[in-house]
Amino acid sequence: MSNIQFESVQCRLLKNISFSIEQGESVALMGPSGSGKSTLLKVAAGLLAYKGRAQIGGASIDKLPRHKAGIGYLSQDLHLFPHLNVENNIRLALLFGMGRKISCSDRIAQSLALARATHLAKLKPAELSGGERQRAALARTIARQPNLLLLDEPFSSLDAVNKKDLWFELKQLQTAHCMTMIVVSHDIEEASFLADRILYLRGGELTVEQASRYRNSANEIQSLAVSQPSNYYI
Ligand SMILES: Nc1ncnc2c1ncn2[C@@H]1O[C@H](COP(=O)(O)OP(=O)(O)OP(=O)(O)O)[C@@H](O)[C@H]1O
Repeated sequence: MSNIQFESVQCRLLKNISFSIEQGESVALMGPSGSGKSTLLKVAAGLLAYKGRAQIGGASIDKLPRHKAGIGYLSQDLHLFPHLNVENNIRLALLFGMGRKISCSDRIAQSLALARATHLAKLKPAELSGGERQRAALARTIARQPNLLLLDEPFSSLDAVNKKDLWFELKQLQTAHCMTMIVVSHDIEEASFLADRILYLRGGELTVEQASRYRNSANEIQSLAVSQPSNYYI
């Protein structure tokens, strides 16, 4: 996948939003409640009609179903099927995304491990806590190994310890697979940890852009994660 470009995007309150993201780059969207962060993510996920253009590597994706463009989206609502256990939620997503029967057991196991959710595999969503549901849904999203990962406040229900562990896992996954990522967050520490660049929205407009504190500093991130007590499970 090449760079991703949004040009003059208008949707609901969003006014002429333009920005581009390089392949493998991670961008955080921040801004006050109601500023349009989730709306912008839904536009990127192809869930809302919009004016303007979205392109990957110069080719329009405006009319392309986003799973065919290698885009994975995790909404705040999670959308886990209540009658399926976690493993089968992931299996279903893989079968739908790949459009054919694939051997998905390895992928399921790997994504569950990355999201620290292996022990949840046989449980149904109603049997999980809010944070466990987030981890299950994250596992389902990364199982499809998307090229562009869109995450809307993915760790909001997690306690500080589990949250920091998952930041580290996600950052490792994203850099190892050169995955492009847009993450909505209200937490400057999370945004700085996960993203190379932070875009601020206010009233549907992009107002400020700043380099993340840890941009291009994998070593610093690693030492930060290692120094956190979060690496020890409680
Ligand atoms: N389905 C909808 N139809 C019309 N307007 C909507 C709809 N969903 C959200 N909005 C409005 O769009 C605006 C932006 O909402 P959005 O969810 O993008 O904000 P946000 O920055 O993600 O907020 P938060 O940080 O609280 O999640 C809000 O004023 C909201 O009321």
